Amino acid sequence: MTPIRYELIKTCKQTGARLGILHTPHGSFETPMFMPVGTLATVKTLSPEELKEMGAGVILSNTYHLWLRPGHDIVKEAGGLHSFMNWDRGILTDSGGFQVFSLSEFRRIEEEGVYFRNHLNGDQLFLSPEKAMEIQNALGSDIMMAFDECPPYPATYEYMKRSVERTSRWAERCLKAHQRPNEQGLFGIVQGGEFEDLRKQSAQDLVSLDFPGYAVGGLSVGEPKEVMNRVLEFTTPLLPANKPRYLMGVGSPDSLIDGAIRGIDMFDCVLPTRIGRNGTVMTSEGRVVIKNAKYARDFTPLDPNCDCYTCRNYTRAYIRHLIKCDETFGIRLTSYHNVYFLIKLMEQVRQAIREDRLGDFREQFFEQYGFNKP
Ligand SMILES: CNc1nc2c(CC[C@H]3O[C@@H](OC)[C@@H]4OC(C)(C)O[C@@H]43)c3nc(N)[nH]c(=O)c3cc2[nH]1
Repeated sequence: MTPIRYELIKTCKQTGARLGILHTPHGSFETPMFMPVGTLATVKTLSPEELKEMGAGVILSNTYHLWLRPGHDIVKEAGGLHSFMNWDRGILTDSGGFQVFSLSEFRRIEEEGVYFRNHLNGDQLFLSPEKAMEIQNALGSDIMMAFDECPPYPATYEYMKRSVERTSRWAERCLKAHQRPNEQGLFGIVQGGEFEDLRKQSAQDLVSLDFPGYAVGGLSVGEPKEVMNRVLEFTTPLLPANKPRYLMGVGSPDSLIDGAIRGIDMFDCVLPTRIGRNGTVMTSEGRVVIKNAKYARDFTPLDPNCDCYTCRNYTRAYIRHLIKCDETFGIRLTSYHNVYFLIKLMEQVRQAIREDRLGDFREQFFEQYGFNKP
């Protein structure tokens, strides 16, 4: 019995977006959902209580980072990641594939796995499907990701074809190395870049292995949004309707809406806490860069249409002052608002799906936020 089950509630008549429930060993959560990123076992500056009060259901953490620091053996001794970080809802861990390709300059990809340098001290490291599974089993995440190669963008057809075939072989090795399939779900990651036939090959390879869920990888790596949307249009239909679909590393408000419209159920991205740390916030009327002098005497909330803790209690002038003075409380307030904003955006998306009007919602949101016309 797989511990991860997707329940399709309804499909939006206007767009084809899906309203669903993701059932995990640590609770059930509505989709489409945004998953805050907690790479080093914390969603930067926010407490588990704050994440719960916002409505976060599943958060992300990462094999590569936790393997290096503090070491997956220490997390295992703590009883796993849930007890180590005091989070009793869902946890998804990425397999480390992406970080190996994004963090370390030197790396050599072989059939058995990837040789690379520890980005902290330069030591030689080796990560393989089996090692990635050993680490994720130790972390005890509810959802583990298969060890894959996220190819650079752009990549040649030949390179992409070889990479897809190796990623499919690695996925099979991950399944074989899975120690607790009844307690932890394992998602396959579809690759293939912008090549429709390679996406089809990757999807078919993975679907034949019958994973409890699937991720669309290899996107949000610098390609234009039109390319991402086109790839989704011909990739999500290849995935089983009764399994969850996770678009990795996405993203900005417009990409979340456009991904949901194309059948995606789960999203993650570091954006809300990353831009929050330099004082940039997402609001219903577009981005606000709070350090701008025009906010020095602006005693209104970050977002007039937001009811979050930050917007109910503090003004732009005060938050600008804190950010300018490098006061830690400042980035807590901006990070809180940004994560809240994306979680609430997905609530609005789910409501629009319930009422078969996600297309109308997209128009109104894009207009108000200032995204260029579709
Ligand atoms: C930003 N764009 C983007 N991110 C991607 C990821 C990584 C997703 C993980 O990396 C971090 O986002 C940078 C997040 O914080 C942690 C916790 C590290 O996990 C998240 C991917 N991961 C794998 N395994 N395979 C992929 O094809 C892939 C594609 C991506 N595109």
